[in-house]
Amino acid sequence: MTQRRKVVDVVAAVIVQPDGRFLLARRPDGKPYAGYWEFPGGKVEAGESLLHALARELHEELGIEVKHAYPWLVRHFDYEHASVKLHFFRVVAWTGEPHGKEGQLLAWQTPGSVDVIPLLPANGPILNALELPAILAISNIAEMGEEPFMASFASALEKGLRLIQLREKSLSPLELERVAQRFVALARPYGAKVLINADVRLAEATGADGVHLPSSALMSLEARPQIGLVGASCHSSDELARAVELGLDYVLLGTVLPTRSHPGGPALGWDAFAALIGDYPLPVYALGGMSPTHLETAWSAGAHGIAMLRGAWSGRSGLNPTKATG
Ligand SMILES: Nc1nc2c([nH]c(=O)n2[C@H]2C[C@H](O)[C@@H](COP(=O)(O)OP(=O)(O)OP(=O)(O)O)O2)c(=O)[nH]1
Repeated sequence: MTQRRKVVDVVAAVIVQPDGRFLLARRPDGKPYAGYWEFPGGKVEAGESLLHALARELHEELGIEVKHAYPWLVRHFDYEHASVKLHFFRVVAWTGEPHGKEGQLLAWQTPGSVDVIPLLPANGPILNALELPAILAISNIAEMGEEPFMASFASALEKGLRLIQLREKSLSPLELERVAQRFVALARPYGAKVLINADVRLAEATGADGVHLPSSALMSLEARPQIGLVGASCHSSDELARAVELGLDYVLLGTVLPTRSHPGGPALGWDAFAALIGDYPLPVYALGGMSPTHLETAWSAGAHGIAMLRGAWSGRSGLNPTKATG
């Protein structure tokens, strides 16, 4: 019989600058995986809260004081030396200039082009998650009409939108293909990613960046579709668990707040939303009744960001370019 190993709680800080760059540190000699690059942090001590451990580790290792941190992803990993539960936080405000107080090298890195190696094996998915923008916009040609929508889309790209899902249920397959090609052509010069709702073939045919699975597809698929980015819509812990089993890149979770299309419909509210994703390893976008003003609340609840349908195109608060980046 194999013996269950004790799980060690670890806090890890993704210290992010307003431009999206984040800090990695090189593990000092004498530790397991010495020389590997990691997010600053360390083991939680007995009786210590996660936030306290985070503040203590960053003070000890980097000489900074944490001012504002959001809970983010939680990931289990089995090393030969330990079984760890990694609690990642995004640290967005601090005082002091980070410096390697234990002699460790530090390096600011750009999402998508990390230039230090090797990285701790548990951290691959975390680096992928950091490439995802905080705002995911969902198309709304159905209500706005194609040309007004495309004008709003172009303006949102100018303001920093970098992730859009094409979801237009009333278009014919031919129209959908034409519109998907327009999306890809418009998004490409900005390096923005286009996700196609449900249809892997259409995503491949148009050179889109990936697919977004409705929850029915999520629950019936045997394996992750073989295409760049894959996410899914979730409404329950079972669906959230299935997204992890399939190795997806992100999920949408809702409905968080009542929406215009379902004003009296059941909504999770922020507390239930936060409880559902409390120990969750994938980036989660809050969905349902979102506008850019909800981003901060979503982050506080542990979300990676927000997904918006009408809120993305209303032009009221606009998309903030720095906040639109993860
Ligand atoms: N700090 C940190 N640890 C990580 C990351 N990814 C990852 O798998 N780990 C693992 C490596 C270690 O097994 C564990 C952290 O333990 P540690 O030995 O660095 O903790 P510590 O600083 O408290 O060290 P010590 O008290 O044992 O000297 O978590 C990461 O990004 N940052």
